[in-house]
Amino acid sequence: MRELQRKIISELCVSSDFDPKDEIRKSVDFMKAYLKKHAFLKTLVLGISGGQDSTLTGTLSQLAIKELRDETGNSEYQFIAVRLPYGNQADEQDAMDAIAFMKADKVVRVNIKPATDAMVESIKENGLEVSDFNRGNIKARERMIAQYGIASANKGAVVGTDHAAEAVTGFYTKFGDGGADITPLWRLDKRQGRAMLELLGAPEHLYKKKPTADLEDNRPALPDEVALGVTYEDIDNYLEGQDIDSAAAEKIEAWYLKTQHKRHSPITVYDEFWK
Ligand SMILES: NC(=O)c1ccc[n+]([C@@H]2O[C@H](COP(=O)([O-])OP(=O)(O)OC[C@H]3O[C@@H](n4cnc5c(N)ncnc54)[C@H](O)[C@@H]3O)[C@@H](O)[C@H]2O)c1
Ligand SMILES: Nc1ncnc2c1ncn2[C@@H]1O[C@H](COP(=O)(O)O)[C@@H](O)[C@H]1O
Ligand SMILES: O=P(O)(O)OP(=O)(O)O
Ligand SMILES: [Mg+2]
Repeated sequence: MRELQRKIISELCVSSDFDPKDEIRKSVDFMKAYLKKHAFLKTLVLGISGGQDSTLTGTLSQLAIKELRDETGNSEYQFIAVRLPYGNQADEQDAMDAIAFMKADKVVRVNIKPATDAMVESIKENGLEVSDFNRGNIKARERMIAQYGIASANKGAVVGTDHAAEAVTGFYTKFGDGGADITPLWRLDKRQGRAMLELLGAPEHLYKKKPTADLEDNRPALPDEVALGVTYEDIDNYLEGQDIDSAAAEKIEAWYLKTQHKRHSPITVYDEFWK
């Protein structure tokens, strides 16, 4: 195994010894324990895009909340699924299928287009260019702002969907979808998440869907694998300690090194990782 590969696997706590049933239980119990320990928190809040990761994370969140309600008799516990389209979303039906599957207690909808467009215009008033890519990241941050607003109004915590196969390449917007309070998928790769959704009985079209951040207007539904230049099959194999094509391994490692700053709190004079 490559030296950096071993370090990454250890840092991201990925295991190739995987049982979907055990991992579902581990994630659900983790969220329950966290909410029990922090008695103020009664709500889990999560954006549902219609993709694999939010379908899985939402299903696990709803399971945790239902078990908490049943075990404590406290009906205040709730899961809020949040729809956050930028105007009209092409795959809206997938998002609604996901919400129906997880049987979310409550659905809140916030159109992020007015806030995103207003922010872009205010920046442009200073004579600055805002590229389509940059606007994509602003969309992701507006989604974060909406979820924190909803959490704050509901004694809530924001759930994040980050997992090892995204974390290794830093394929998320810093303080956008990367901004969350609790990340129950952290440690899992993409195929492990897919296996969990299959075991949970999710509709096949949701866990077989091509992963996309769908942030850019000019390249709608751009597959992550195209943006990254590497497949999730290769990323998963790499994270599970297998030998993969060296060009693919080098690409993964280049993304990992370039995005190190995202996996740390804001850098201080005491940090050494970047040196
Ligand atoms: N496919 C799509 O539709 C799409 C669109 C937008 C973004 N994305 C993906 O989302 C991710 C987010 O993009 P991004 O990483 O360009 O934006 P980001 O906003 O997440 O991170 C970039 C910001 O991080 C900070 N930064 C950069 N290097 C730093 C360093 N070495 N130390 C400290 N801070 C540093 C800067 O503030 C910079 O603006 C990427 O993986 C991108 O490919 C995908
Ligand atoms: N359109 C969306 N509505 C609600 N929530 C969304 C939407 N797009 C993204 N999200 C949230 O962000 C994460 C990350 O998405 P990626 O596809 O990995 O970029 C997603 O899991 C949702 O929670
Ligand atoms: O985060 P999601 O739910 O949008 O899943 P994916 O990353 O597979 O698009
Ligand atoms: Mg997506």
